[in-house]
Amino acid sequence: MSAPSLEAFLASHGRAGYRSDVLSILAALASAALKVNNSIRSGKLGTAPCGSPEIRNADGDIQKDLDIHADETFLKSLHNVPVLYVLSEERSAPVMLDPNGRIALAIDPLDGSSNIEANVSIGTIFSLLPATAAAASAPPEGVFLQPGSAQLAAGFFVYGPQLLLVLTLGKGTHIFLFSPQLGTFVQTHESIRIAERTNEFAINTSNYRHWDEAVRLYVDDCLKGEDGPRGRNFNMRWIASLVAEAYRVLIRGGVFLYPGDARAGYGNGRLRLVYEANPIAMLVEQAGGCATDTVNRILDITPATLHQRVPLVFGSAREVERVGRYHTEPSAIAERSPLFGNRGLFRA
Ligand SMILES: O=P(O)(O)OC[C@H]1O[C@](O)(COP(=O)(O)O)[C@@H](O)[C@@H]1O
Ligand SMILES: [Mg+2]
Ligand SMILES: [Mg+2]
Repeated sequence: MSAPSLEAFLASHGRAGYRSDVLSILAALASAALKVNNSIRSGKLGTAPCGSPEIRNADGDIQKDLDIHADETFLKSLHNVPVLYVLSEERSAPVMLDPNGRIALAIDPLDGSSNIEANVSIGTIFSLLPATAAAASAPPEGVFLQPGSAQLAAGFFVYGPQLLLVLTLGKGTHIFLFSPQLGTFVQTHESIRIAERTNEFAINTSNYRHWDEAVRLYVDDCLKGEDGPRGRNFNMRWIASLVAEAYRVLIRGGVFLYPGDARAGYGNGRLRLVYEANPIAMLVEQAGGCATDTVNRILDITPATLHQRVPLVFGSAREVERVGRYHTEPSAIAERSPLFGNRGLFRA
């Protein structure tokens, strides 16, 4: 039997009562992603900051042409689908689309902006939340300030060597590849599982001096390899593109960390809860992994503001739990010294 197309998959999956709405929204997102992918491939956009370097988004990041183009392309694609509000990284306030819509969409239209000119994989991350009928007359913030556990669906597109969609509707995490021959996305992986044990970690080590002690000790122990308390060697990756890192973790395991640090404005790291951490956390959990803010489950956090940042650790379940123990068992860490380098608590 040939692999199902995205449309066929959507027609038979998803939460009852929302299925046809989700199907039409995802079809619209897929067609917008194809347009953004074509713009990237044509090479005309994105190598320069948009206009002047002074143009920044709600979170203070410089907006590039491709950030704006992706934002506008996704927004335009949603005009005939049942989306009540859209919250975009590139806009400070949500935009109302269909007052009768029952779904709210949070989106990072272009993730990994710093990689555009380097021709490294970038992507689009999205989260679908249920919106009650009353939400249309209430302030738009409310619908986005639900914990990530309320998400109906979450996913991301990767604009890389392949155009991919990674998607969950709440039962497993599935991967679809765009087929130029068929003109649609075709399923390549069903209910992918993240490897439980990992020898690979991803963190921007240029921030080492800004991290708290728990994060430093965790990374130190990985770096000590087979001579250290972990008793085995670790590999390291940092692409600076969340979609590319998440895809790698889903495919071959590993752990990703963007913790809070001491730099001004980075107390909660760099990644945004509503349209980055929540969708990635749902995808990771649906693939058998874990996602935390170093200690607490991401999907349990109730956002306080639309663009709030959150420390993010996700990946192989045992490794994410281990990162948590470095934070919650400081007495064990305090007892450490070179003499205790191979103590049992952290070994494995
Ligand atoms: O440049 P840093 O500090 O390593 O941060 C990289 C992180 O920032 C991001 O680019 C933030 O996303 P945006 O590009 O959407 O702002 C992530 O994709 C990536 O994980
Ligand atoms: Mg992003
Ligand atoms: Mg972005």
